[in-house]
Amino acid sequence: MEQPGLDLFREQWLKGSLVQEIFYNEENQYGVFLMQVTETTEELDTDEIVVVGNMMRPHPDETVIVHGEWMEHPRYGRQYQVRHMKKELPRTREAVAKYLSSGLFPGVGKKTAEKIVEHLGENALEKAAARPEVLAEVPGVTAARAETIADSLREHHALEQALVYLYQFGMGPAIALKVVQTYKESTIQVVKQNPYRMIEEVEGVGFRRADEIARQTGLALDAPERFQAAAIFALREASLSHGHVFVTMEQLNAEVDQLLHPHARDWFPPEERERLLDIMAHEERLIDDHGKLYLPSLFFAEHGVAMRVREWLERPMDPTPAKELFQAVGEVEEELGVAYADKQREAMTTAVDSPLMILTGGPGTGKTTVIRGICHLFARLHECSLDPKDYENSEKPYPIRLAAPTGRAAKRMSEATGIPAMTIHRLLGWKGDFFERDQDHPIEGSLLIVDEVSMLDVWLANQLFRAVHQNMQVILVGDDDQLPSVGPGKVLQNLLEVKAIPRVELTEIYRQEEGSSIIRLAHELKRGEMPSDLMDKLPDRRFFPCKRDQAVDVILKTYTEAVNRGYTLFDVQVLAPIYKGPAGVNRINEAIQESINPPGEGKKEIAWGETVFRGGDKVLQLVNHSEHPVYNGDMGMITAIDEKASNDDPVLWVQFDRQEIPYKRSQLNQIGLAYACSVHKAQGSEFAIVILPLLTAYRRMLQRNLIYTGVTRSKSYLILCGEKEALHHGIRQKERAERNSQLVELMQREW
Ligand SMILES: Nc1ncnc2c1ncn2[C@@H]1O[C@H](COP(=O)(O)OP(=O)(O)OP(=O)(O)O)[C@@H](O)[C@H]1O
Repeated sequence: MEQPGLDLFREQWLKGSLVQEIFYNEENQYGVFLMQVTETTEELDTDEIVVVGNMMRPHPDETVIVHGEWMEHPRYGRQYQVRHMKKELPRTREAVAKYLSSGLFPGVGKKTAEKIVEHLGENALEKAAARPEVLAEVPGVTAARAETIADSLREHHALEQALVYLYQFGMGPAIALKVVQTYKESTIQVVKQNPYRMIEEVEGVGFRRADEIARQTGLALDAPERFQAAAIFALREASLSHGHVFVTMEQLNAEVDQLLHPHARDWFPPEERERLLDIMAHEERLIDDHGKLYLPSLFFAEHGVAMRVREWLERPMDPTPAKELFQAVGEVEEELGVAYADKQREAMTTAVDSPLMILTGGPGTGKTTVIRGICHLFARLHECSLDPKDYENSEKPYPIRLAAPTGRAAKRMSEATGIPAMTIHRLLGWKGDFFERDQDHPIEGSLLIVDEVSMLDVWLANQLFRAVHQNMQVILVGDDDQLPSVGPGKVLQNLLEVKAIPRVELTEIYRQEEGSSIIRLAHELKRGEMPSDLMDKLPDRRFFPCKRDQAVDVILKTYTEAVNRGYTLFDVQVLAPIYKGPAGVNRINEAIQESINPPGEGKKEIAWGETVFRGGDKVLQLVNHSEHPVYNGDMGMITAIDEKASNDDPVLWVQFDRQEIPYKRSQLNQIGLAYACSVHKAQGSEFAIVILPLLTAYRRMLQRNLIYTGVTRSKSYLILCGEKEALHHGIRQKERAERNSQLVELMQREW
């Protein structure tokens, strides 16, 4: 049998057309199709085969050649896993006409297509691509139309070629498609000239992959682009993986040396490095602030935050007369039925008289109680109502804005204070790729209170602070002993280092009065002390010793017991420090799902990568949704699945607190199972019962602030399981890796 045009790897192939689309995800180009096979290297007993894999969506009239291998799917049986796909231009007159009128070419209908073939013969496509003017000779085809058809043909051809080009570097189809989507017809040219561009422009391409391609395209090992790419990659890694806002020249050089190993110093001696970094600074790809190297967005964010803070510190404010303040606090105490402690009262009175104040304290010290007090004191002093109804048909905005980084924290804030609260993203009018609120369209209101500020990275802090208008007062609330922000910077910690910023730290624990040993444990762990009653059976806390291999069973047993006792799936949360491995988040999720929500007759499910989502599953939103007010960290339950829905329609619905949100197939990567999640994802949330495995297998991740954050997520009951040594090891890991930032100096710098 004649080999089709492409046989890159002398592998098996099938040729034919993909006659029916069973499933296709636009986002990652993963598809399942029914293929009508016309030729193949294989022995087949049927000519209809199911093919799956990442591929450009073909048209049913196109002939394709797929390369790959057979696999046995546990549920769907024998399928062909596509490694590469190549489209082939049709060759017979009939096929060419059909192809031309298939809808791929704007404005070409059946009649025109037939006329083109009649005129140019079965090689019409090749002829037209090479010389569009021949098309214009066909009656009824204008010169402009001829040009469009030729352009489309060339484009299809170019994309095809580009994919084949990328495959030869061993690039997988999913990434190759992303590259082609980014550079379109210029793919080959871009990749040949400077493969390193992909690092900055295509998500998922790192330095090593780009460098590998550069080697194969023959780019010199000492090419300037190579050093510059390594430098940018090192900068991005430093901020995204290590939380640095800038890197020093020394750090950059060390990172770059590693990336360019083994002869980095010979290829790029110091003066050449300096010259190349200068060029990059000139091109604004980085900012060199006296040897501190920044990604531009981080430089501007850090300066933005510092500038705002300085402005707030310089804003004059007349203090409320002491007598009036004293009286108002007394009235608030009476109104809310709380006798505030001296420190709490100090926090309230400082807050109403400062343009900026920070309120810190561990769990149960009364931060939320004080926030509520501040709102009522503020309303009393400014004679404004806190009833949202009074603002419904009024020009006047609601005076106090409460916000937190996650939906759950915002909800908790609103429940505890009785005042509307929302996520920072919602407050700032997040539109998926930009914020509506900025210095020209600031947040309305007179007082802004932000909770869980330890989660704010320097980018979001800047977005938030710049949207605060001149007369708005700002109160930042947080617990500095918790995990730092996922993104770069250590904003809360830095703000606390600036002594000029008014702050009140609450240290006295109130919830303990209610008999909570969890809070006591949290405070002990915070001081690095091993609790003496760790193994005791306490009314709100247990420790079940177990080894790694037993951990999932112990967790599962505890989880099901809690559910059997009437706790909802949302009351119980497993928190683990890592995703992978035999006791990681993923494995725990699978085990709990299998036990709590197994497959059943009439229960619908849909597979997404390695995860199966089933009706009734508890899921977690992993990123901020671009269309709906659902945010990173929000949890909901799958209410419906329509596995037959087309790509443009929702396949799955999740009920969150306030609303039910539909997800298309391409959006399924935004959610994950949530019976277990990472401690980082649970920041800003609280649960009645937390199950926290502590194993020496997690050693690398176990740190005092991670354990502290995990423990403080539990409101009523804490179940620790695992190895005592793991806890002992973890709480001694205190020093969080340093994060470079100049925020403190910038905030303190004189005008
Ligand atoms: N002055 C007070 N007198 C009596 N009880 C208080 C006082 N302050 C706080 N509490 C009580 O202590 C408990 C914890 O307070 P609150 O929830 O405000 O603390 P928190 O710092 O926000 O804690 P967490 O971050 O754990 O939610 C609540 O039950 C609250 O009613």
